[in-house]
Amino acid sequence: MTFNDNFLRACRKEPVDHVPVWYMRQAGRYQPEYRKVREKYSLMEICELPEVCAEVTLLPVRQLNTDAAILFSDIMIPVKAMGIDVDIKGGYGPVIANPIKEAADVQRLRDLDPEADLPKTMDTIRILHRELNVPLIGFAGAPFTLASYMIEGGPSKNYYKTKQMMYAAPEVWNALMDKLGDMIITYMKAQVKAGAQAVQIFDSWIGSLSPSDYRRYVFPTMKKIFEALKGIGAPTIYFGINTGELLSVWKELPVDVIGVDWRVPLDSARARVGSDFALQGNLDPALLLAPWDVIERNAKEILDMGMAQPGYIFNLGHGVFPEVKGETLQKLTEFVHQYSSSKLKR
Ligand SMILES: Cc1c2[nH]c(c1CCC(=O)O)Cc1[nH]c(c(CCC(=O)O)c1C)Cc1[nH]c(c(CCC(=O)O)c1C)Cc1[nH]c(c(C)c1CCC(=O)O)C2
Repeated sequence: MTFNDNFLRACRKEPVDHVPVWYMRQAGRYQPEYRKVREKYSLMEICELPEVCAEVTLLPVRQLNTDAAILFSDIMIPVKAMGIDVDIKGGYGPVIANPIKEAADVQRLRDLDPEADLPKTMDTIRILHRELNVPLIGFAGAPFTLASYMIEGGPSKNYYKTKQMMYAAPEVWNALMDKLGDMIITYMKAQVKAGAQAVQIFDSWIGSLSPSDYRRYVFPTMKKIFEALKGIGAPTIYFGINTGELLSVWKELPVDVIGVDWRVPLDSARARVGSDFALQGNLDPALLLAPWDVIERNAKEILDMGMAQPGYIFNLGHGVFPEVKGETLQKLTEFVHQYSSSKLKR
């Protein structure tokens, strides 16, 4: 089978045959096959079994005909390897037994050696590189989002403890950002070396910061990360939720693709970041539970805006819910492919 590189071409703002599409959380509980695997293994156990992990990664690509695969893993897996005691509770999120409180906790964090610490993840990537006829997206959590779990001890509404460290102990915060930044650079380079062809940095909870706090406490680390990843030969994607006001700062980052949530129309996002970046997004995941005509109307509107310039990847504004039907995603993928290819031919 020929290799479908539409996703990589869109990341580089090159011409495409159709708008490429993939879905955040395309592998997950909405799939009966995934639930079946989960009856036998926990999420962490799946990540330790390369054959099973590769199969779970491949399943949505085959079922939905997406233009990219995303490695099945979790943002907390490398954090565990750094010495943080993490468990991941489905439907809730990561739970940490030994949250970070002070400088000594940060100093204790180990540097990540991906091949030695996460050999099963690397093996999974090597299997997928052989099996896939679409690009594999590797990923990591971004420093702020990872730090929020490591400091709060689990999911949070207000990030009080995280911000407390930022404001009251900036030297501890900066040391944590440095450690996480270095981990992410090392991990992304290793994933690309093993066969990942693009990398996405998930900063899901970054929208809780004001632009000025983002600039002061997070931006330097993000800049360092994307500068270090510039030459690795794989496009980089930066995604977060509630980032409308942060886009004016993000536009200074040397990243290739900006992931947009559903609150910011793609034409506004373009106006805010300029035309240097490819864009990815941004159907409200809640729409996947709406009647088909409503989904189609919204998808069309998004496609018309996205396709106004080269460099556009269709996705959701956040991950697929467990309540969504696989057939809906299948139909949506087909619609995006057909609508965009007919528009491109004209
Ligand atoms: C914040 C975050 C986490 N993990 C991740 C993020 C960033 C993206 C986002 O904002 O969604 C990233 C992630 N987590 C998972 C993937 C790979 C799967 C894929 O995208 O197809 C990816 C890319 C598996 C997972 N990670 C998790 C599941 C679901 C639960 C399970 O199978 O037990 C999956 C498939 C658990 C998890 N892990 C996390 C949470 C908050 C949860 C609970 C939410 C839920 O249950 O839906 C932390």
